[in-house]
Amino acid sequence: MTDENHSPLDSIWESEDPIFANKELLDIEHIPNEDRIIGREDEISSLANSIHPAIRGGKPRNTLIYGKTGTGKSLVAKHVTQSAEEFARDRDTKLDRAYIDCTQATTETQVVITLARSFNQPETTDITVPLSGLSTNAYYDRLWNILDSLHDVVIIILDEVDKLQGNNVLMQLSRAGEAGKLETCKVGILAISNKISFKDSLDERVLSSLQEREFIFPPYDANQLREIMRHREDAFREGVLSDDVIPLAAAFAAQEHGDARKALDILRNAGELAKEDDSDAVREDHVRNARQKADIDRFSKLLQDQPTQSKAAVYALSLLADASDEEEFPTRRIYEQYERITDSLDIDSLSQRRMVDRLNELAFLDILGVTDRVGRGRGKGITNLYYLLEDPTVVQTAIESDPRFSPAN
Ligand SMILES: Nc1ncnc2c1ncn2[C@@H]1O[C@H](COP(=O)(O)OP(=O)(O)OP(=O)(O)O)[C@@H](O)[C@H]1O
Repeated sequence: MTDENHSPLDSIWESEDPIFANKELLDIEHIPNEDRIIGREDEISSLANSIHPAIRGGKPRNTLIYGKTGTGKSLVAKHVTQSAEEFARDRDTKLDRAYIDCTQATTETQVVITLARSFNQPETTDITVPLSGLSTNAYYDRLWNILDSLHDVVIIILDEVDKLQGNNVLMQLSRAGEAGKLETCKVGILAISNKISFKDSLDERVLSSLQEREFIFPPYDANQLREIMRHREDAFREGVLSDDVIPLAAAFAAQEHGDARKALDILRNAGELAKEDDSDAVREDHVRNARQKADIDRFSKLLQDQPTQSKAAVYALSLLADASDEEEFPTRRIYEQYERITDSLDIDSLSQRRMVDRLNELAFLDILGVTDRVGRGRGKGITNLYYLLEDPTVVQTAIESDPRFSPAN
């Protein structure tokens, strides 16, 4: 072979990743197999018992699952339903399942379309489900027809169910059998939420149909977080993880509230930082920097679709939090700071009322926190107090990545 056959890129193509051997094991979407799921034996068997009748075509019990972020709710729900589907297949039960992320499909129609398309096999049913153009009722009719013609039983996972607009879709799905919409197919719902207060927003009839079983997933402790990470250690090349990396990442994630997603994010980011440094090992300082990077990434993602006005309101709150020992601030003080920001950015200011609407939307999306309304002295009416859920530096770095807010402006 002559030199002409060599490209300068060859050395890049030939090189191997010095840090990761199987990086996908640390991807958030990755569903680990059973031996990598740690500390959720009780939750797995409780949920399995709850949907057990489905294996023989009976109606699974509708189940509500609560717990803070990263406590394995989605993972356990996906794992148990996948296992049920496989077991049922061997017993000739036509069991199918669908997973809906209610932050993506928030309206009743979007949910029904997604379900109908997910359960349909158009070549068998001859039913089409267009992405738009039909009334919500027409979509429901197609969904019921699809279910009765193809499946004995279906399990629907509604993740982040508190983000759904209105109760109607929950009502329809949880009572489809009783209401005579379905002739043969049985439907079970697994509704997942981070908010226990979600129940307060439900119509009593919907709540009683949905809540046939209810589980709360507790946070992980540092030992469990360590084990979860140890069971993904093979994401890295042998010997590149220094001994203190996993314990430190576990300690950071345990400080939050025992969030496994946070732990795995920190571990993945620490590996990426080590790679960027051309380091041959992942060390403690990579973990420390990764922690902040993971917080900023998460927060930037939450903010990415927010309008500038809403970002200005969060920014105002972060400047207040940075400059004082207090944590919670009334709307009046946030508004004063907000006006200073909109002035300096040369953008229109919303009225205080409209800004408060934005703050409340942000609180609903868990971008910031709001305390219950409190009386502020006699005759002063009541006001909300808002607080950050993240460190002010994290909030500011995330917002300043939007060029409009960068300090140079
Ligand atoms: N017990 C566990 N064993 C192994 N990995 C876990 C465990 N619990 C969670 N994880 C991992 O942590 C990440 C977050 O888990 P999951 O999405 O199930 O959390 P969640 O409780 O549904 O959080 P959210 O409410 O934010 O959706 C996933 O990558 C998952 O694989």
